[in-house]
Amino acid sequence: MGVEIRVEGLTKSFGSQVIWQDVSLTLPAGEVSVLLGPSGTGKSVFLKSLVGLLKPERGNIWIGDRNLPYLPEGQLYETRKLFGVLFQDGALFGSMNLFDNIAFPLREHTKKSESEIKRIVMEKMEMVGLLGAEKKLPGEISGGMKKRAGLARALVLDPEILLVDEPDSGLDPVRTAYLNQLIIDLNAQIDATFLIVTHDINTARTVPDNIGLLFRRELVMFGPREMLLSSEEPVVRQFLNARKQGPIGMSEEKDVSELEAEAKAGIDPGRLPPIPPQLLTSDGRIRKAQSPPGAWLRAHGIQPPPGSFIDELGRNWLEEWPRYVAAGNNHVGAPAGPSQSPPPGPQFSQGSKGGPPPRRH
Ligand SMILES: Nc1ncnc2c1ncn2[C@@H]1O[C@H](COP(=O)(O)OP(=O)(O)OP(=O)(O)O)[C@@H](O)[C@H]1O
Repeated sequence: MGVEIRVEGLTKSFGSQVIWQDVSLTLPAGEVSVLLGPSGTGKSVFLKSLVGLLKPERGNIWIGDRNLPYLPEGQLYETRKLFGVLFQDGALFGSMNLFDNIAFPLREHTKKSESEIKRIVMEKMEMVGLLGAEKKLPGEISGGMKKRAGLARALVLDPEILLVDEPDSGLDPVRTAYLNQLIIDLNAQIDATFLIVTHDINTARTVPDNIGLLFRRELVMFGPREMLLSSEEPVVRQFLNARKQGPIGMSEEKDVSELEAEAKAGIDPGRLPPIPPQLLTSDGRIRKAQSPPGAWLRAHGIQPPPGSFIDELGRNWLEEWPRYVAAGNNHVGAPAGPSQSPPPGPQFSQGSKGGPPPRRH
């Protein structure tokens, strides 16, 4: 069941260029988190820092009792084995066929026999729907297949943490939707802690348990998906609404005069669209890590910002969810029977407009 990653006060610069500073967040064990942000805000740098490929100037990255930036080389090498990483282009070796590409980490980092390697590689290729493509070279397959091959390779060492850098890059919306579904299915299957870096809003709105947003060298907000999707914070609303109006400009951020002009003209980023249901696994399995909206905040004693969790119909998911569960409806879409009648107030049903995502209690 994955591991929790606790990031505290992390700061990264290249020379005099501060990429981000004082970033603190906790990636809950076994859950899927998405890190969003305009281009160039340092999402990939964050991902590389998490896995120890880049060294932050300040701060901690706790994985259990190991603080990654301060580990001696040998322990860092061992700790990295907890991670699987899918890089943007799949990072496949062009001269190796898919089987050898996927087998590479096993041959490099383990002493497993070739027959054992074959069993594992075929199992992972089946998980990502690539059986039959073992002999193909990366240059002979589509972008979507490259991503899936990269994913299979990221899985061969059975990672506790899976980092995915821009799964949507170079893919059309249909292929992106398939890949998102595959990521959800894998999360339900292997229970690892997932972090996806992307600027695809649709991915952020439908896939994760948690969302974070990087902007102006800071982590503006990190928390349960519903909290960000109902946030009143201008930069969050602008980004998730894909609007021109708001603090984010052509070159990442607008200057004060532009913002003042917008404020004078009464331009507002507008209300966010309804919160869509979260993706279920394709065979209807429950995502094991899922908890009620807000449970993680409560467990960590964090007060959500005012307005969070209230959808566009005025329903507050934090207040209604416990009553809904108490009435016996422990999963969305199953309200039934007089003793299990849904509570007064908001009615949640899977797929209903603005309803909460399907979650397990
Ligand atoms: N190794 C490096 N040396 C110096 N600068 C770097 C290095 N890696 C990244 N940067 C700089 O860090 C900044 C953030 O880059 P990064 O690729 O993390 O952004 P991003 O948010 O992932 O962008 P995008 O969404 O466009 O992929 C950029 O200005 C980039 O030029």
